[in-house]
Amino acid sequence: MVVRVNQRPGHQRSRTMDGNPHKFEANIALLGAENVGKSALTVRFLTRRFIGEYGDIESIYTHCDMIDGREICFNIWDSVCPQNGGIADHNINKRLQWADGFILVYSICDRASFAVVEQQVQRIRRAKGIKCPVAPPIIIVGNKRDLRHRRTVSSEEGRLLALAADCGFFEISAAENYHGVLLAFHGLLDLIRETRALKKGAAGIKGIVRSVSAVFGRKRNDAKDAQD
Ligand SMILES: Nc1nc2c(ncn2[C@@H]2O[C@H](COP(=O)(O)OP(=O)(O)OP(=O)(O)O)[C@@H](O)[C@H]2O)c(=O)[nH]1
Repeated sequence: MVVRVNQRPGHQRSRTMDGNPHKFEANIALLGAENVGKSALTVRFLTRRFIGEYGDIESIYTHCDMIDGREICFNIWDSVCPQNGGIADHNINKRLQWADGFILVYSICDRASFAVVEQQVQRIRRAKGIKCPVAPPIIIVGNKRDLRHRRTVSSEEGRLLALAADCGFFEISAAENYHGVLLAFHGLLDLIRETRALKKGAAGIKGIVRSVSAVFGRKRNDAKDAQD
C-alpha cells in the first residue's frame, strides 16, 4: 500500500500512470457540507485510522493498492467546504471536470447536509451531462451512523435519493470502523470501471456508425457520379 500526499489541487500529475497500461487510475472528489466527515472518511481510507480532529487544508492524496491482482491508484480530492454549503465555491467546476467519480457525504444527524447532497447530485449531472451520455459515477454516503440516537435523516430517505438519482448508497461511521469506508470507495471504483467500459462501448459504436456512413456515403456518391 502506498499513500502519498500528492499536491495542492491544480497541480495534479498526468493521468497516464508512468506509461504502465496495467495500472488503473481514478480521480475521486469528496464533496458535502461542512463538518460531515469528508476528511475523516479520507483519512480512514488512507490510514485505516480515525484521529478525531482534522485540519482544513485542501489536498489531493494518492493511494495505490493491489486489487484483484491489478494496481489501482486513487487520487482523492478532499475538499474543504465553503461557508455556503459547498455548492457555489469557485473551485467546484474544476473539481467536477477533474473527477471520474464522486463521494457525496452528509451526516445522518444534519438534515441541511442531506439537502446539500441533493443539490450536488443535480449540479454534477448538469456539469457532466452535456458532454457525457453515461451517468457520472456517484456514491452517496450517510456518515456518523454511530450517532443514530441523534438521527434526523432516515436510512430510507438516503436509499431513496440514491435510487432516484441512480447512485450507490452506504450508511457508515468513519469513527467506528474502516470496513464501511472501504466498501464506499470500492463501490465507487466499480461504478467508474463500468462507466469507462460503457463510454468505450459507446465510442466503439459511434466509430462503426461513422465508418458505415462513410462507406455508404461514398457508394451513394459513386452511384451519383456514374449517373451524371
Ligand atoms: N461521531 C462521529 N463523528 C465524526 C464522524 N466522522 C467525522 N466526525 C467528526 O466530525 C467532525 C468533522 O469532521 P471532518 O472530517 O473535519 O468533516 P469535513 O466534512 O471534512 O469538514 P470541513 O473540512 O469543514 O468541510 C470532526 O470532529 C470529526 O471527528 C463519525 O463517523 N462519527
